[in-house]
Amino acid sequence: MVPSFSAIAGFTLTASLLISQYYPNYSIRASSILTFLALFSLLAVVRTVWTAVLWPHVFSPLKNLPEPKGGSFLMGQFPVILKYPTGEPARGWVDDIDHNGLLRYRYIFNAERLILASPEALREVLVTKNYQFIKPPQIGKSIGRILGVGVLLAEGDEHKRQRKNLSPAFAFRHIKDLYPIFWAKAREATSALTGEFHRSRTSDTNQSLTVEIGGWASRATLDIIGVAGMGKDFNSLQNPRNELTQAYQRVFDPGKVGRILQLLGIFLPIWFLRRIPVQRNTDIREANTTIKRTCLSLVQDKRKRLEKGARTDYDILSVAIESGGFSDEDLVNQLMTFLAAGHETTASAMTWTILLLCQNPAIQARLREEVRGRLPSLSDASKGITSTDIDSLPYLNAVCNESLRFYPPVPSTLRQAAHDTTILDQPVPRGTTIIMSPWAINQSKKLWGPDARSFNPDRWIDSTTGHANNTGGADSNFSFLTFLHGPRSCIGQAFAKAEFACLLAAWVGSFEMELAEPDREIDIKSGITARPKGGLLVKLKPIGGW
Ligand code: HEM
Repeated sequence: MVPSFSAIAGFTLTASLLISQYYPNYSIRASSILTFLALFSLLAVVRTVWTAVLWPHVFSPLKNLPEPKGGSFLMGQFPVILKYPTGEPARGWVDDIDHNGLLRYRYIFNAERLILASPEALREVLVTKNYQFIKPPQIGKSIGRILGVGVLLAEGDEHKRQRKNLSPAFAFRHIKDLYPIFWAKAREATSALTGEFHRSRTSDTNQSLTVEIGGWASRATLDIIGVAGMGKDFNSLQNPRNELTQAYQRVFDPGKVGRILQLLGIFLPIWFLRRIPVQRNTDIREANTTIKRTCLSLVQDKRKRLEKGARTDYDILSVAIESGGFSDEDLVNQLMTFLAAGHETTASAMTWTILLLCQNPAIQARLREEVRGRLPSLSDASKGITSTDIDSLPYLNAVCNESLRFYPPVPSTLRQAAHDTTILDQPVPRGTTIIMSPWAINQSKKLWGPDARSFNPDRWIDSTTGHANNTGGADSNFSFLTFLHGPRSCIGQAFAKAEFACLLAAWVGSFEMELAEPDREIDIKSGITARPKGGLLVKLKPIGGW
C-alpha cells in the first residue's frame, strides 16, 4: 500500500523536527523547514515515480488488460476523459476494443481504472462480490454534504441494515398506491404550464410557449418526492423561487470551479478544499444549511404527528421512523439522500425523453395517440388513474424504457476494491477504481445489436403479441444498467418508473412539443446526472380535446 501525500507530509514533518533537534549535522542549514521541504520533495518524487510510472507500466497485475490506444505516458487517457462528457469515452471503448469483460485505462498520473464491460463482470461486482467493492471514500466526503450520509453512502452491514429498514416503503404494493399522487402532480405541472401559455400569449399568432423543460421537470419531481416520500408539498411548481429548489439548482450545476475542485480532491485533503474562498464552496455550504433545515423540520413534524397517535403514513419517512432503526440525525441524512437521489435523476430522464420525442415526431405522435386513447382526461380532476391504467400502456412503457436505456440519467458510477480480490479471475489490487458505465453498457452494440445507438421504443414490444417485453431484446438483465443491479441497485426504481410514466403521459397528452432551437447541437453537461448543457428550450403547443 502506497502512503498518501498527507501521510508522507506527517512523517517528514516529524522526521525533520527530530533531525533538527537530535542530529542537527544532518539537517539542511540547521533549518527544520528546509529539512522538511527537502525530505518531503524526495519522498514525493519517489512516490510519484512508483505510482505513475513503475507500478502501471511494469508491476501492476492489470497492465496486460486491453486498454485504449494512444494514452499519454504519464497521464494515460486523462486528457480524453476531461474533454468529453462523463461516460462518453467508455461508450466507444467498450465496443471498439476487443476484451473479455474488463478494460483498463489510466487516469490522472496513470492511476489505474478498470471498466466493467460485460454482463458477467458486472454481475460479479454488483451481486456475487457486492460488498467487496465500496464507494470511493472521497465521494462521501465531497457530495455527502448534499446527498446526506444515508443508505446511498453506507457500506457493509450498516448498508444491509439501513436498506432492510427502508425497503418496505419501496415495495410495489406500496408504490402502486402512489400513482394517484404522481398523476395529481403531473396534472398540476400541466395546468401550471398551460397557465404560463395563456399569460405569455400576446396575440393569436403566438401559438406556442417556449420553456426550459429541465427546470420544470426538476420542480415537478422535487414536489413529487416531497408529497409521496415525505408527506410534504414543497410547492416548487407554484413557486419556482422556493429556497429548496434554488439550493438544488445551484449545487447540481458544479460549473468549471466545481470540476476543478473535484480534480484537486485527488491530491488535496477535502477539509482544505472546503476552506478555499470560492463561490462554489459558499453555494454548497448554504445549500447544505437549507436542505438540512428542511429535512430536520420534516422529521420533527412527522415525529409529533406519530406521537399524537395520527394514522401511520406509509411514506419513506414514516417507514423509517417506525422501523426504530434511525436516530433523528440519521433520519435527516436519509431524507437528504432521498431528496437528492430521488428528484434530479427522474428530472434528467424527463428532459432527455422530451428531447428524444422532439427529435422523433412520429414516436411522439404515436405515444400521444395511445395516451389520449387509453387514459382519462387530465381536465377531469374527478377521474384518477390506477397503477394498472399506466402499466398496461405498452407504448408508454416502451418509450420510458428505451429512453432510460438510451440516456441513463446516471451515465457512470464508481466503486473501489476494498481489498485484494479478483474479477473474472483477474487479480485486482486493493484500492483499484472500478468504473461502471450505464451509458456504455446500455448502448453497446455487442449487447444490443447493430441498432444499439438508435432510439427505438419498439424493441420493448413483442412484435407478435404487441405486448410489452421486459428485456428490450437483450440477452442479459445486466445489459440494462440504468438502475444498476443487486443489493445496491436503485431502491427507488419502481417509484421512479411510475412517476416518470405519469409525468410523461400527462405532458405528451397535453402538448405538442418541438425544439425551440432545432439546429443547436446538444452537448451533455457532466455531473452525477447528465443533462443537456445550457438547458433544453422546448416549444409547447397545448392541444385541447382530451
Ligand atoms: C430515473 C430515475 C432514477 C435513476 C436513473 C436512478 C439511478 C440510480 C443508480 C444508478 C443508483 C446506484 C448508484 C451507485 O450505487 O453508484 C441509485 C441508487 C439509489 N437511488 Fe436511484 N435512481 C432514480 C430514481 C430514484 C428515486 C426516485 C429514488 C427515491 C425515491 C432513488 C433513491 C436511490 C437510493 C436511496 C439509492 C441508493 C441505494 C443503495 O445504495 O442501497 N432513486 N439510483
